[in-house]
Amino acid sequence: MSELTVVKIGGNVIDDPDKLNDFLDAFSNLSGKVVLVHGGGKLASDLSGELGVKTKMVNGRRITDAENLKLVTMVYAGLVNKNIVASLQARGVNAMGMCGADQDLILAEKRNHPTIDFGFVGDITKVNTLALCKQIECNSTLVIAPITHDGKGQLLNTNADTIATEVAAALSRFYKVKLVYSFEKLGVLMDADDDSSVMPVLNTEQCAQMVKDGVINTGMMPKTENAFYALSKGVEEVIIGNFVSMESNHSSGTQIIQ
Ligand SMILES: Nc1ncnc2c1ncn2[C@@H]1O[C@H](COP(=O)(O)OP(=O)(O)O)[C@@H](O)[C@H]1O
Ligand SMILES: CC(=O)N[C@@H](CCC(=O)OP(=O)(O)O)C(=O)O
Repeated sequence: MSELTVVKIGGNVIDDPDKLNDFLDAFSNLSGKVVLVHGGGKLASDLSGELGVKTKMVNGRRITDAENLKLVTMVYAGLVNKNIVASLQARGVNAMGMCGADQDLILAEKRNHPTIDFGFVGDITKVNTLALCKQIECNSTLVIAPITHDGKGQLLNTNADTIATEVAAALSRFYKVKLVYSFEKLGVLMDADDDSSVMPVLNTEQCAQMVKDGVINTGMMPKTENAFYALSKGVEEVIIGNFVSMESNHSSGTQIIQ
């Protein structure tokens, strides 16, 4: 099996031009097959504020009414995705930007929660592995935005960590996949106030205890959940860390183990 790296970048990096440039420099130097999944939640929230569109997050997920759906589609599948693609082209990387509706890449169903109406939030039901592999084997660097569809014409908003997880899991049938959730810190911290307290490895028991103690909270909760799920689905290696520091050998991030 050949090796493939899936990298996910989130809103805090996307929203900072210097951090994004550093990330894209490091990403474009990667050799071998690569897929990039991006979020953009921070930019969407900032724009919502400017436009007077109300935003509410529950369990790390955006309550996505019709107005929010229009906005996140424009931000994720438009502005952010196309900017990243253009920036990669400028670095000599033949990038191809897609969302889940393109080539029926990622099917999802509208979340049906017993007590919370999440609106147009999509839970992934199927990843079109064949379409992904075709693009990868044509040497395109896929850049995937966190917008999915239900196959009946409805676009849906899906968490970008979840997209990266499901894409990495699906590709694990055909490649030895390394999945990196890249964010602004160097890894999972033992002490939120001490950026140097990076855990070299994290297992399920440690994670459960840290969640119980409140040391792992907010955005790190869905990220660690996704990371363990990815391992259970056959992803070879899962890292939560800072991709730029990892590539410049300053850090190895937090390796997720069972
Ligand atoms: N133990 C922890 N270690 C590191 N970060 C943590 C921890 N607990 C909570 N966090 C928070 O999780 C955030 C990362 O999640 P999120 O904001 O969703 O990132 P992104 O949008 O980049 O995916 C960090 O910015 C940090 O504030
Ligand atoms: C359903 C849901 O919550 N979708 C996310 C998708 C973007 C995302 O995940 O962005 P980050 O990776 O930058 O957080 C949202 O709208 O915030």
